[in-house]
Amino acid sequence: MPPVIAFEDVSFRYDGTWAVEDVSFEVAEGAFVAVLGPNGGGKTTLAKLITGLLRPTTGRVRVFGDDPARSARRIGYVPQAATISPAFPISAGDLVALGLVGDERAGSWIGPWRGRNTRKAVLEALTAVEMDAFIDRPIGALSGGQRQRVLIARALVGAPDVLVLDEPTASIDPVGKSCIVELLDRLAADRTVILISHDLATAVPQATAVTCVNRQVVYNPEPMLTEPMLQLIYGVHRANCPMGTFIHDMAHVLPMSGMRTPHPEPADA
Ligand SMILES: Nc1ncnc2c1ncn2[C@@H]1O[C@H](COP(=O)(O)OP(=O)(O)OP(=O)(O)O)[C@@H](O)[C@H]1O
Repeated sequence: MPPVIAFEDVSFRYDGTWAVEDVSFEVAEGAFVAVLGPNGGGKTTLAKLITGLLRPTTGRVRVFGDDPARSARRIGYVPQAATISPAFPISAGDLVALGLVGDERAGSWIGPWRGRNTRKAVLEALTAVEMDAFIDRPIGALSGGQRQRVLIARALVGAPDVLVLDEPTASIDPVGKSCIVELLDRLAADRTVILISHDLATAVPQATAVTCVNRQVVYNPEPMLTEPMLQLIYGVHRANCPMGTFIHDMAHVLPMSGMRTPHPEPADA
């Protein structure tokens, strides 16, 4: 079966800064990929290359065998800290409907979005994240965790085959996090998921593959952190270990090596 995502010798540079260099890997259909790495390592850049928001400086990215921009409708994206201002006067349903802009499956989007097709799609997406009761609620009247679910619904509304989430549990409390973990578990049943997370506990339970990003990329189609991965992201030497074991030992390994542990994002404004 051809890969869903393929990076071939990809490098990307912002002005003078190389964010990722010489990256090659392939993601199989149905994989749940945990993307780990330090701040500034290039994870968001990788996500934007997959979604076609950035184009490689050199090399080639293929999604479903095609240019990512041409596969855009098949990719749902939850951007990092998608902190849409709570003061912005828009309802949860309107925000989800924005995920259908330009999508002919919604029928004419211009004009009242409550056209039958659009409303049905919006309701389905909100139901998938258990937020259908909030369809008319202004986003300013939702909690941070609820808003995050609505943003996931916006990514889901076009029925994507690939879902790319950049730190979806940042600034969410432990109960909210476990709800999102459960939600991702359900969503992963019939699509490929790419989950960027500093929070190993969030990334672990469902991952079938792991990729570590720190300008270079080490990809493992098994949910196992290998020595080259640990070296790349933390600069520590460890034998290969399952991700769960790594988390268990993390508290001991990182202080001993003088490394920083991943830290939470700042609280939601
Ligand atoms: N728009 C930009 N212009 C210039 N440099 C950028 C831009 N966006 C990111 N960078 C730089 O590219 C590198 C990779 O950034 P990226 O956001 O991809 O990392 P990240 O792993 O997602 O980081 P974090 O975990 O902090 O979100 C960093 O050095 C960053 O400063």
